[in-house]
Amino acid sequence: MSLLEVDDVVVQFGGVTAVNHASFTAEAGRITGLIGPNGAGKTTCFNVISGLQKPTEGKVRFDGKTVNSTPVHRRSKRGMARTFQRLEAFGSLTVRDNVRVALDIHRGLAGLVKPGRADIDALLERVGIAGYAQERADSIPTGTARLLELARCLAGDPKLLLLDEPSSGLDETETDSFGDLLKDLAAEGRGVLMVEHDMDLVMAVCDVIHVLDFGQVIASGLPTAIRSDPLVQKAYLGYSDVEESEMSDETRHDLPAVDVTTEIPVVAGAVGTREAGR
Ligand SMILES: Nc1ncnc2c1ncn2[C@@H]1O[C@H](COP(=O)(O)OP(=O)(O)OP(=O)(O)O)[C@@H](O)[C@H]1O
Repeated sequence: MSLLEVDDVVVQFGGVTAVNHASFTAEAGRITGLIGPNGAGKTTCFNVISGLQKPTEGKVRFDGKTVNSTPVHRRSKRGMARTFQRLEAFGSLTVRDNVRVALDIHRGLAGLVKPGRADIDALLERVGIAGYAQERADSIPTGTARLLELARCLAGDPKLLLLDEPSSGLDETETDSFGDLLKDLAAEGRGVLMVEHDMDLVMAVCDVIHVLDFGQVIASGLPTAIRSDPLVQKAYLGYSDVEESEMSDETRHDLPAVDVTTEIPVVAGAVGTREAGR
């Protein structure tokens, strides 16, 4: 049984089908990537999984139970934690106090004692932002704020982490450390489901990747298989390797401005470069 099962989910907004019979899973102890071009339906899937969006059809199962009618806070209590593309920390509080509040909330729910300094420090150190502890959350760099979001999620000791573009704003070295942290979190048995535009990171850390396009899962598999999947190349670049050689210069001109000479088109694709993600 998978930790998370998204089963034949459809989401319609009026005439727009944002998610179109999508089915995919995320396993405990694994890092799962959910990728796709802009507007493919990734955030809508996250909203359905976390309970912010009711699916028009289909089911979400988490930890063995269908959670379609489980409200957001109860999903959180059961072990689901989410970061957002838009940053959610309390701007006027320090980084330390933001983590303190998150620990308070989770421990309050569990009926346990107030967090001590050591608990807060441990979380700050874990995500690598201890040096910012006394800064106001609205004054720290975006990448650091994303790590603060992660620390706040970890305060609840979640079984499943839903991370929406977690590396945006991180430089290359920070992204590498972040990848190591994700691997450690998975090694502890947590499931990680990540929407991420940095394909280098996705390919380096994900155990499995699901690719969405126009709300449908067009491919699922290991990073190596996803890289070379013609459907995926087509979704990202507008054509696959095979078709590229057959295209006229005129047609090429209409394609996104990406480096098509590289060996791995998906990695170098329109949503794929580190620079594009920052
Ligand atoms: N509340 C809404 N009302 C109407 N249409 C919506 C709504 N939310 C999303 N959509 C549409 O649903 C589709 C999927 O959007 P979604 O934000 O889930 O895609 P995404 O893959 O997360 O995109 P991005 O990578 O740009 O964040 C898009 O066509 C979007 O315009």
